Amino acid sequence: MVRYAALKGLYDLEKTIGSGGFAKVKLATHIATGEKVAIKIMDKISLGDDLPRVKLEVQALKTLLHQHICRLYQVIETDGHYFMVIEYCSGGELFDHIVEKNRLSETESRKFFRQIVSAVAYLHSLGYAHRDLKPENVLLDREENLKLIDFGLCAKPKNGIDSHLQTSCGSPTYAAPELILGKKYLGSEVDIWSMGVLLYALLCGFLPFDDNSIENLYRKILSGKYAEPSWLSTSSKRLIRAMLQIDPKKRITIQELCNHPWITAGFLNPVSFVHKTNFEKDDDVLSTMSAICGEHASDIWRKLVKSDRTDYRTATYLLLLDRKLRGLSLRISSSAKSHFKSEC
Ligand SMILES: Cn1cc(Br)cc1C(=O)Nc1[nH]nc2c1CN(C(=O)N[C@H](CN1CCCC1)c1ccccc1)C21CC1
Repeated sequence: MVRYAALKGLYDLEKTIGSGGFAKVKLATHIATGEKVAIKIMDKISLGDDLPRVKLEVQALKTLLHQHICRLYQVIETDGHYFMVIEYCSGGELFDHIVEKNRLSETESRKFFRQIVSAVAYLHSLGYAHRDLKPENVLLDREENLKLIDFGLCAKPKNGIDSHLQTSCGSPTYAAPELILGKKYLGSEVDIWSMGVLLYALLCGFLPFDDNSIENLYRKILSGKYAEPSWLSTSSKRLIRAMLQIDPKKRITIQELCNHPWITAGFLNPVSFVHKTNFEKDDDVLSTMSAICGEHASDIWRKLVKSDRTDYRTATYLLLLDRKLRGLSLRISSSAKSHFKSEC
């Protein structure tokens, strides 16, 4: 097991749960609380000119607080590496869940899709676009709730979500026609298209546009033609058509999506989200921490709010908050004392 000095005493690294181009993700234990976390380890040298993407992802994840977006707890930077300590989802990828079940029922698809729509509506309301929505970037937690990950490509255009983007990015299979044509596009509109592909994958168990050759794939996407299997209900066919509109101006908007009949069927209300960008003050968690840190809860809270929210103290607060929200006891090991001392 490779030892990283920067994690010593803070996190115990366990197995690797994912490895991509310039990063790998390892399961770890947050020592102070015993909670499982996922640590995304990026080697600065192999990152090369992709370094700005890390800053962009960190900035986005620090801002985004939503129950269906994977939470960032702590960021540790050393000369050679970035460590992003992120919420651990023990249910694996949505992609594997669909493959395992062949395809999902309309009811199960609707439960999952409402969670994705809520996360994306929240994202767009804060001026962000994900731009790489696909089943591999949607994870399941232990309660089978969805969590959005991989914000390395997300964009927050300086003059708001309604200003055009140009960089082509994301995976072509889920990419909107305007994006693969290299046209100027709106992040919000390409996210709607990708969610249409995602919904199709949930309901059908395969992709609307797929081909081994890239130019055939592009041709299929640009044609906007895809199979509508017999098991699709009229309402789901209507919704998918509204999302997979070639002309972005004809595509359903995120607001219309939240209220669409297919989305609200069987539910009392449209999809909504809480516009949260600051975590709430919790006195039980603060008093648990002050017992160890020997500081007043009010001082700990003041430092938490004032800090850049990516230190061990923040990680401990958020992980204790998660434990409380799950109805578990608030425990913290005295070994944390020394690490708080350094930050106190
Ligand atoms: C697959 N799996 C199975 C189990 Br059980 C748990 C998991 C799992 O990945 N859990 C998990 N929890 N939290 C995370 C993960 C994975 N993970 C990820 O961020 N995983 C992504 C996966 N991307 C999908 C397409 C390209 C890469 C990743 C990014 C860079 C390098 C490796 C992996 C986080 C940190 C946010």
